[in-house]
Amino acid sequence: MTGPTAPGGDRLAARLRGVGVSLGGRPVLADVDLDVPRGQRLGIVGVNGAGKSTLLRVLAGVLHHGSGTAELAGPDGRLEDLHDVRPRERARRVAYVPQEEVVAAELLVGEMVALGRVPRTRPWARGGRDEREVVLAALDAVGLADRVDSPCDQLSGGERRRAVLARGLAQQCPVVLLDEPTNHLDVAWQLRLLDVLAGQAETLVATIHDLDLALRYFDVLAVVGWSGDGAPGGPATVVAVGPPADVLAAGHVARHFGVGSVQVPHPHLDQPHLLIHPRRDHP
Ligand SMILES: Nc1ncnc2c1ncn2[C@@H]1O[C@H](COP(=O)(O)OP(=O)(O)OP(=O)(O)O)[C@@H](O)[C@H]1O
Repeated sequence: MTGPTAPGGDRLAARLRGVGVSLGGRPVLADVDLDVPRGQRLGIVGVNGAGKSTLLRVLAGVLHHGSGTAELAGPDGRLEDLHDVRPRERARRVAYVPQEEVVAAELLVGEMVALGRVPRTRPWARGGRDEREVVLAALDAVGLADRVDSPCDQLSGGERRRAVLARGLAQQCPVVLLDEPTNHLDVAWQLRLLDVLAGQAETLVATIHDLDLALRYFDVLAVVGWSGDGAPGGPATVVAVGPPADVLAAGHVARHFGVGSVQVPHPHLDQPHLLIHPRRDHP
């Protein structure tokens, strides 16, 4: 780990090179290089406001970058410019679930999840048996199959989050981009959902704040932040990419997140954990 590009990336689901983004006239991201390895789980970490959601929106094609190139792999594995891919085709390749979303209260849960099928069905051919099966399977994966006929406004915050994630699963795309998928979820669902997502998406890219979960659930982590001492200043970029245990080494966590940390083995399970504590030089 050190460079901005993941190793061994000849089979890529997506690739960013020299990407810069300005929002509201202010440069937010600059010189972003990132490989999204096909078939892997890539976690994006960084402090509030670093630009993680912005990066995900560029990958999803919902935000136009101002400079650089953003490419997406086609069914034959060839990378092509993200914006040369027609939106309907892009929505068959990439499912994107934003961080917060206002769900139309008047929709039933099943109807909302079925919106994920729109890129895959012909106009006037919606609502068939196949669609219902996919919708029910997606809802089952997030533990909400019994709520398929409930109005969306009768779901709790965490249930609504799981339903929106089910819509992303129902899209059945090879690449799934999730902004803070564990937001609003209780601890059991945080663990279960990441397992479900890891099992269903060929390539998963997710932003996440919980560094302990990030350590355990992803194959590769990318840090969005600032180089040097890590202090915010100017546009952010991808400052590190690599195996989670390397990216979350104590020195990197201190620099990029301003906290102390230690990786310890779980006493009963074969997995590491990240313990976070205040930095001693930052009382
Ligand atoms: N529409 C906008 N107009 C202007 N600035 C924006 C806009 N949206 C986001 N920003 C700014 O862009 C920067 C990156 O925002 P972004 O939401 O990508 O960060 P983030 O890393 O996902 O943060 P968080 O962890 O808080 O979700 C922030 O400084 C934010 O204030």
